[in-house]
Amino acid sequence: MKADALKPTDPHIDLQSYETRGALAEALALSVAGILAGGIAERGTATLVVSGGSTPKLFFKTLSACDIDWANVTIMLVDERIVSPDNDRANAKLIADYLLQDKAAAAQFLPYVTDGRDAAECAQKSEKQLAPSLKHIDVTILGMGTDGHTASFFPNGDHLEEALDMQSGRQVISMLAEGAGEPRLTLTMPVIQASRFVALHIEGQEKADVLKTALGLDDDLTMPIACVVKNTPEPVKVFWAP
Ligand SMILES: O=C1O[C@H](COP(=O)(O)O)[C@@H](O)[C@H](O)[C@H]1O
Repeated sequence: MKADALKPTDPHIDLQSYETRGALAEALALSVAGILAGGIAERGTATLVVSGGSTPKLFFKTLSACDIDWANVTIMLVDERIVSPDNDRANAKLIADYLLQDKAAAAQFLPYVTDGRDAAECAQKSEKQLAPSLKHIDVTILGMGTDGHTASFFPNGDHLEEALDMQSGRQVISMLAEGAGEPRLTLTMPVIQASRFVALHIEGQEKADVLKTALGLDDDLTMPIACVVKNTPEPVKVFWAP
């Protein structure tokens, strides 16, 4: 299946397809920088929420070179592993190494709290720390794993239903799941849905196929990316390259 076959199958996505990962990184960085600059012009500050994993590295490097007023940008993560911030598997380390560089070194990064007694306490403390900045999110960039997870909405996760519940009143929740490795912390669905701009960044034919499969399933909890994409008010812009 070609990634373009995603387009006619689902009204919930707006496919932005690029020939190379470099071209995708340039286009995504340009869009994000433009929205952040617009937010700063409107309100004096802007908020960017990004995903971890390996996919965003080139996008982060490209975005970090964009000439916007980074001193007025707050950056947060969609999700995090409960490990120390300097652990190689910490998404916070990825942000430090790839995004808080170059011009973007002036941005403020708000991490999750990962040193609580247990996952529940980390979630509560993180919610308290992040809440004021979650009130207005200009941009959220989601990623997706080949199991169909996005954020830390993992198939069979212990708090999956609560994380997806639009009425839960929660902004940050902990997640334990077989496929997740370490316990995780994640923003919840209502927070993601409240973002002014939500995009999904995926690369490679395998992920295009996973997304198509997820959107075709009857039960959205099997591959939680489907739940997020189908419940976002506007079609989600899917940035894809082979
Ligand atoms: O575990 C995670 O994985 C996904 C996708 O990661 P990738 O390495 O396949 O790009 C990511 O979106 C999520 O934030 C991260 O915690």
